[in-house]
Amino acid sequence: MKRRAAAEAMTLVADGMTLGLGTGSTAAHFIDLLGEAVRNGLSVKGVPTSEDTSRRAEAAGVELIEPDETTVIDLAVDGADEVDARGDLIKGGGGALLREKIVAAVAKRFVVIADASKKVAELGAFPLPVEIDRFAYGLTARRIREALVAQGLPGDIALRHRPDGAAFVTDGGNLVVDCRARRIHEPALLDGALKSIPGVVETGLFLRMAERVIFGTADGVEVLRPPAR
Ligand SMILES: O=C[C@H](O)[C@H](O)[C@H](O)COP(=O)(O)O
Repeated sequence: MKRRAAAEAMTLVADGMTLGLGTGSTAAHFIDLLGEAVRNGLSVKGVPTSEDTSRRAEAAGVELIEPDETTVIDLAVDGADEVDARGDLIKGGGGALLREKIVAAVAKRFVVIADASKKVAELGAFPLPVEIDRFAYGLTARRIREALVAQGLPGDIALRHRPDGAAFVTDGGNLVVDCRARRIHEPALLDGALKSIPGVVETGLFLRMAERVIFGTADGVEVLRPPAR
């Protein structure tokens, strides 16, 4: 299903484009397919959203550039952890949310690829990642908890750890707090409240950003075009 979604996104790619390359297992399919196309003569440049993606794209033979080497990203393609009916997303399960959001926000078109299991009626069952600065992270985490509770959400948060028990550190050197909000009724309100806390670098709420979401299903693809708001 992930591969099908990635293959459909490939139909949006044209020669000469600069592409934002997302992170995660679904984006990896897109990078692999892009590599195949490059080997068959397609000429594109990629802006990777993580070190993992950079390594994968390099191995696939995709030419990479630094974000500051371009002023235009024609199309960014990335996965998601949850997608609601409006095309709003939770991202950051792999910890790449900050770079992903920077690239998606700059791109002329931001297209999300996902398997159908990522569809939800309301965001929040997937713990919301919030990237925070390391300085005084305990104090920042306390304020994140307070912000959740103030919105009637459970203040159930956890600092993300790696499997070996060490704190998870993003490519940018920050920490990640995962918020088990369960049901986020007002994503924009929550996003604003979290971002107003000094120490919060970015949230995994990608709101009104996706131009379309391509879901890979058991027998094809479904495309969600977010309604105008
Ligand atoms: O930080 C990671 C990214 O936001 C991923 O795009 C997201 O977690 C979805 O990953 P996957 O395609 O592996 O489910």
